[in-house]
Amino acid sequence: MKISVIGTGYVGLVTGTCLAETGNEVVCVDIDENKVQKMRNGEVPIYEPHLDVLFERNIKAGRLKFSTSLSEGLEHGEIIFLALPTPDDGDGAADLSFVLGVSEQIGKIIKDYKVIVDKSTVPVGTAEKVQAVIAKNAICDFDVVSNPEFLREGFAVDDFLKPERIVIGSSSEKATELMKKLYKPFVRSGNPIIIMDEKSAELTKYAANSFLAAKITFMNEIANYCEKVGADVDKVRIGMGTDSRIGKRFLFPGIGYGGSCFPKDVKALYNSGKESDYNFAMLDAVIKVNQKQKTALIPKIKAYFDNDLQNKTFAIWGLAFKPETDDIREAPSLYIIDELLNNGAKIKAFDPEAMENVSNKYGDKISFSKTMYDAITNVDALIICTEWSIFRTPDFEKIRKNLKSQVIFDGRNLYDIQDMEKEQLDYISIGRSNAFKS
Ligand SMILES: NC(=O)c1ccc[n+]([C@@H]2O[C@H](COP(=O)([O-])OP(=O)(O)OC[C@H]3O[C@@H](n4cnc5c(N)ncnc54)[C@H](O)[C@@H]3O)[C@@H](O)[C@H]2O)c1
Ligand SMILES: O=c1ccn([C@@H]2O[C@H](COP(=O)(O)OP(=O)(O)O[C@H]3O[C@H](CO)[C@@H](O)[C@H](O)[C@H]3O)[C@@H](O)[C@H]2O)c(=O)[nH]1
Repeated sequence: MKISVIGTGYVGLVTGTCLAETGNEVVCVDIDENKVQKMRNGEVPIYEPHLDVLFERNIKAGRLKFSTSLSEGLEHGEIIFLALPTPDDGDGAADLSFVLGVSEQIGKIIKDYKVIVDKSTVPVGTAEKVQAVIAKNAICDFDVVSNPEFLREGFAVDDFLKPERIVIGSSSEKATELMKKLYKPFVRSGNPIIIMDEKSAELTKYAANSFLAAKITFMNEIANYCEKVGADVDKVRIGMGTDSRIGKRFLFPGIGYGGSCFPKDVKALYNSGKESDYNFAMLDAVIKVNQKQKTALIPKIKAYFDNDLQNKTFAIWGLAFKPETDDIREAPSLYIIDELLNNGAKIKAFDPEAMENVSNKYGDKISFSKTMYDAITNVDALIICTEWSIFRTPDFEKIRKNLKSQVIFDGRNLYDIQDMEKEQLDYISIGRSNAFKS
């Protein structure tokens, strides 16, 4: 089939590449000329494991092409995916200007039947809006379908190729049949393609993300309470998670959820509720608790250093909002960096993939190290913000020799308390009675 993808970010590029992998002819359109030039030169503009192999293979096979021209994309594809940004508009609502702006253009350009598929995360009722905006100018038939994306960064290729489910919101039989045909190769294991109306599909995405964000937030509150009463959240987590009704996943406490999705999506659903005169009281609490959780390590750091961080230097391991990505959108590390800088501290940071993005934001306000061990030379203490695998079994002797104060502040609970006692390091993490004083 001939497919076009408008917007070639984390979702658009993975969608385009994976659809080319199953034999479709794909044109990816992006407004960013630099990015398109890079991709034409064979360069993947983001870090996403396993994407490079598929990307290269499908470009070579001539099935994956890139363009800056929306007209070219619209002429090529029978199915047109919109994978455009829907960021926070500043007041917590989803900014639909990218989606509706491109839809307006689509109405003016298309000359024959197209299925316009909204893959961006959008509030209930957006498909109707897209339909109306295109219809204002369209001279041909078209259908609008809602097809929310559930991939996770870091696992995006795998999630796209082997989805647990595909949700399609459509009231057109013709469009539904085309979508089912397109996705058939991805559900051979028997996972379902779930067909529903557009509004329910749009809400499914927000409901799933908000539920997961709430699950994490609940555990963060349990962790904070554990610290008050001397319980160990990791033991509580395992005790709870073995109940199959609760499940083991997404129960890891830490310094809050970040990324390009949960923070903005929970806010957008809360905001949509308000517009319909519904108060999502629970989501309001999730947003507030998470905001505070991002800097949960700061009071612990201040307490350890008797409230004086002036001219102290901290190593930070991990900057990305989670491992296996270079994405720093709403990363807890950024909130911690801001707090440390505001308190007069200095920072030496290391991340396997996200240093360039952080450097673009902070310039020379913080320094970056080539390796995790370079980052700990001549610093007062170590802070861990992201659970990259390479941080899981470090050389503790090196850490002990380098840190001026023998302390690790761990926002991701990577190490066992007893091991840290053996290593004679003070270890301050989340939700564990752990302030072992060496
Ligand atoms: N990142 C994820 O893991 C993820 C997962 C599921 C759903 N989503 C949703 O998918 C949507 C896209 O997210 P993303 O993370 O891929 O965004 P992104 O910011 O990585 O990419 C968006 C791309 O769209 C391009 N763009 C902007 N305006 C354009 C225009 N007028 N024409 C063509 N291209 C244009 C940008 O240059 C950018 O390359 C959002 O609604 C997001 O909530 C994201
Ligand atoms: O037990 C956990 C699990 C996750 N997190 C944090 O939660 C955030 C989000 O993690 P994750 O869901 O793995 O990453 P995303 O790539 O943001 O994926 C989410 O957001 C996407 C965009 O909407 C959806 O498509 C995915 O299904 C959804 O998992 C990160 O900051 C994690 O550190 C925790 O703190 N504890």
